[in-house]
Amino acid sequence: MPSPRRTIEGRPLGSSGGSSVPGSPAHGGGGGSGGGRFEFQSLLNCRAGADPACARLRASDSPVHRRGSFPLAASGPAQAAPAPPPEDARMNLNPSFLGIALRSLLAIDLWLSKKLGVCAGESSAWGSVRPLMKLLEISGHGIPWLLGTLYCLLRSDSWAGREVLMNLLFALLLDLLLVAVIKGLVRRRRPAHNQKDMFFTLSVDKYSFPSGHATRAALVSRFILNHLVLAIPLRVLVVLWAFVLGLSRIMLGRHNVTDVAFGFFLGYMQYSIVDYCWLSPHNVPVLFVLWNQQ
Ligand SMILES: CC(C)=CCC/C(C)=C/CC/C(C)=C/COP(=O)(O)O
Repeated sequence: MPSPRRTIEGRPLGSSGGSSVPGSPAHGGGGGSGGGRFEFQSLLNCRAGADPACARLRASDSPVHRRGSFPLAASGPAQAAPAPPPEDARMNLNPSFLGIALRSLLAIDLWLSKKLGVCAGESSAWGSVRPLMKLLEISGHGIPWLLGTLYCLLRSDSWAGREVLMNLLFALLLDLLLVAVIKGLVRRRRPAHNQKDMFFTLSVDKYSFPSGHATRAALVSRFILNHLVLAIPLRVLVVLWAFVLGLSRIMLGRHNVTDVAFGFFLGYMQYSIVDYCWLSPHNVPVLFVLWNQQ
């Protein structure tokens, strides 16, 4: 009779079930429905050294394994019942509330992202609107924004305009840097249903967290709303563009929902950094003096 402490979702920890496969939610591969249950079962069925995928899961994903040993998973049915673990080890067998909450969020994220990925391929439910989504993708790409800002900066004939454009350039470069660093650190794979047909990417862009398009959309739209005098309908359009661009990343299957949500948050915060470090002839005169000498 297994102890209730040693069961998750009513299953004894040593019982058999599905195995962990690449592309499953346990591997961040966009598996979809029932992700949380799948991950737990994968954890339970991992035996020491049996499967490298399981080993990775144990090392990185399981709060249980991260903190200590998992004696039940290694013991076979032929062995005698193990001695009760010491008190602190017994506590380690219980996944923390935070661990369960994060896993549940991850499972919902993967499930929802797959459901919303309706333009992920030509044969998808909304495959016919894929060209429109790709047009949106270009509208938030780093290259047109960088080149466009540089061009306007060189053509600008007012100091006020140059100051704003110089700061927009700084904001875009800061965004590229921060997104590249976080993508490189987190290394979350893009959803399995994503088609690898993106226009001009950097090496870190094989990772999906956070969405660079979402950070740029939030950053640029906040920048525009704060530094351009626009009529209300245009202001609404700017916010709509940012929102639809973020949504299109999920519909195209490029990102999970959390990649875009965090991207919006990061882009919003990046604007605060840019605003705080605002470049002007007062705090970085050298930039503007150099310009004056040209
Ligand atoms: C100056 C310089 C290094 C320019 C690089 C611009 C560039 C290639 C940006 C990448 C933009 C991009 C494809 C981001 C990925 O966006 P996600 O929304 O898919 O994360």
